[in-house]
Amino acid sequence: MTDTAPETSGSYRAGFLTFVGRPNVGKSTLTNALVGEKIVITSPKPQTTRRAVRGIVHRPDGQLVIVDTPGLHRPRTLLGERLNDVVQQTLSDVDVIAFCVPADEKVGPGDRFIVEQIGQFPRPRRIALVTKAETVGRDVLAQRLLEVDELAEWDAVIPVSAIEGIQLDTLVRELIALMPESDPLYPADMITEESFEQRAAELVREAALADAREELPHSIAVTIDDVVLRDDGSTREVYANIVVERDSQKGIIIGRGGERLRRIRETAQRELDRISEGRTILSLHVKVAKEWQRDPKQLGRLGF
Ligand SMILES: Nc1nc2c(ncn2[C@@H]2O[C@H](COP(=O)(O)OP(=O)(O)OP(=O)(O)O)[C@@H](O)[C@H]2O)c(=O)[nH]1
Repeated sequence: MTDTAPETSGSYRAGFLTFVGRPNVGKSTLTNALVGEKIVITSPKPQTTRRAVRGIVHRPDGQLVIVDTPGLHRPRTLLGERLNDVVQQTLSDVDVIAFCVPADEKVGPGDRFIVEQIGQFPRPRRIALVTKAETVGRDVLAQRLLEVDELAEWDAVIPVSAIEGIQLDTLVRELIALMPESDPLYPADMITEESFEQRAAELVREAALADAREELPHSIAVTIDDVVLRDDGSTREVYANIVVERDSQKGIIIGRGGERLRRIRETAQRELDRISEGRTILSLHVKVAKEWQRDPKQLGRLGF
């Protein structure tokens, strides 16, 4: 043996994983809880997630790269089709698929549809998670675990709560154990591949969604025109657009006397301050891009 022999990585494991499940089962919340910072926006309104965002979880013995997918559903618009393409691509690439079912809802046809879909990708290992575990009693949880167990062959079935932080360490341990032996895939201080601009746009979209009425969520996109660093070297001015599909929606977003827009701005500003090192000053502008979800050119411009 010589002094220059490379240190063996021992049992260090690293790989990619994705959470799948019906809309609103808590996939994004779980991603953020595991990464320890808001990487993916969440919302009580279904189908909030639009892009494959990576969050990276670091442990001494391994690394998990989480790819957040938009969810499997039958496409009704061009946006829907593009989102499904992202999902298909993701599912064939990852090392582990973690299928999620919420503890507070019975397993149903929507879950079976997704299990069938992931069955078409034989390469990844598969585990099942019962999310929002803290919302039900022991009996219901046990029942749910049984229902999930019967759906397919899983490497593990684990109840978790992202909000209460229940079983998250167990989950990370199980996931790392399923990953291939590998050197780290990302530097130790990196928790996402998203740029500041991308994260800023998502935080504005989250704030707008939180305040939107039922008919609006799918019509909202956010773009960033510019981020300007002031001479003080620490204050950033962020110029963002909230893009909607119709003039009437523009009115809704702005609200009476600009009140709703002001609220959106304040909420997004608070979140931006949390992810920035210095101060940020957010300017919001509302724009109409007619029927952007069906228009290939507009979709391209909005980054889909
Ligand atoms: N009580 C409870 N609620 C949770 C938990 N995890 C997520 N939620 C809530 O469930 C809702 C949906 O969470 P998301 O993380 O956005 O769900 P998602 O599966 O990513 O949703 P899509 O983006 O629509 O696919 C939000 O209101 C969360 O606060 C949990 O552990 N406990």
